[in-house]
Amino acid sequence: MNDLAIAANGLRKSYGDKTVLDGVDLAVPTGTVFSLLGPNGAGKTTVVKILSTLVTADAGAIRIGGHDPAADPRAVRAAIGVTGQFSAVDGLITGEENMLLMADLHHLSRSEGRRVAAGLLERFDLVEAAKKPASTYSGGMKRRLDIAMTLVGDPRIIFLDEPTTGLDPRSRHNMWQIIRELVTGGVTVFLTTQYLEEADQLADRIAVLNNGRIVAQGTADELKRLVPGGHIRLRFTDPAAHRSAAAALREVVLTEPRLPSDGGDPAEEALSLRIPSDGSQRELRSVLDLLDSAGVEADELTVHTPDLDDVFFALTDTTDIPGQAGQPKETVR
Ligand SMILES: Nc1ncnc2c1ncn2[C@@H]1O[C@H](COP(=O)(O)OP(=O)(O)OP(=O)(O)O)[C@@H](O)[C@H]1O
Repeated sequence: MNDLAIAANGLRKSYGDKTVLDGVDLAVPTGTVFSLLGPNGAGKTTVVKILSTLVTADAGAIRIGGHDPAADPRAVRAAIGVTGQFSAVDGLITGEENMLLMADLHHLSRSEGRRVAAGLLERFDLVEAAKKPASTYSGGMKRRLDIAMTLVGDPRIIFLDEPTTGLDPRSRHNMWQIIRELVTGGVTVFLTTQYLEEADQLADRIAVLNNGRIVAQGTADELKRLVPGGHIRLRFTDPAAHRSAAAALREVVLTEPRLPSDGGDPAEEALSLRIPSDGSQRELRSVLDLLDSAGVEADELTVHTPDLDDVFFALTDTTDIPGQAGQPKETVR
C-alpha cells in the first residue's frame, strides 16, 4: 500500500452563513492522479486552496506530504506546486525571465537557476519562445510555462486547478501527456477539472463533489458502475418504419422525453427509440431479430455505454440549468 501524499478528514469551510465544504474526506496515495470533479461552485477551488495553505479550513484534519498545513505551512509549501485557474505567468517579461524569477524565489543560485530553467524550457517545448514576452504566447504555451514554473521547485505534489480549461484539443492532449510524465516521475497530481473525459483519461481515482460533500469516490470504472446501464439507440427517417419498430419492440423500448438542454433536434428525436442494454452481442442480436421479424430496418443504430457524463449528471444536481432542475440527464433507462 502506498503512503498517502494527501489526506483530509472532515474538511469544513463556510463563508458567512454559506457552507461551502461540509465534511470532506480525501485520500490520495503517493504517485497517483486524483481528480476532483464537481459542477461550478461545488467547492473544488476551495478544497485546493485549503490543501495548498492559501485558505484555512474551519475544521478538519489535513496531511500534505506528511505535514499539517495549519501547523507547518512552510513545510507544505516546500512540498507542493500549485497551478491555478489564474496563471502565475507575467506577460510583460519573457518566458525565460519568468522561469528565472521562480528560480530566485526558490533561492537557487544563478547558475543552478539557469540550468533548471533551460532544462524545463526544453522539456516543455518553449526554447524557441523563451526570449519572447509571455504575453505573445498562445493559451497552450502559457499553460506549459505555468507548469514549468511550478516545477522549478521540484515539488512532489502538484495541484492543478482546471489545467486545460480553454485549451484546444491538441493543447489539451499535450497537457495530458505532461501530466502522465509527471506521474511517471513519481509526482502526485491533484487535479480539478470540468472535463469528465480528462478525469477518465488521467485519474487513478475520482471524487465527485456536490453541495460541499463527496457524493461518490472511486476509479472511473467503479463510478460508471454506479449509474444505470447503457442503451441501444435506433434512428429512423421514415415515420412508418419508426411506428413498426416501436410496435415490434414495445416490450423493451423506453419512452423517454428528451430534456430541452440535451440539444437534439426534436423532429429527429421523435423518430428515435431507446432500448436499455448492456451493449452485449446477445442483447443486440435480440433487438435486431425483433426488427427483422417486423421487416423494418433502422437508419442508424448506436450503442451507448455509461460514461462519466452519466455519472456526473446522475450524482450532481443541476438546479442552475433552466429546465433541468434536480433531474439527471437521462430520466429513465
Ligand atoms: N472568498 C470567498 N468568499 C465568499 N464566498 C466564497 C469565497 N470563495 C468561494 N466562495 C463561494 O464558495 C462556493 C464554492 O466556490 P469554489 O470556487 O470553491 O467552487 P468551484 O467548485 O471551484 O467552482 P468553479 O468550477 O466555478 O471554479 C461558491 O459558491 C463561491 O461563491
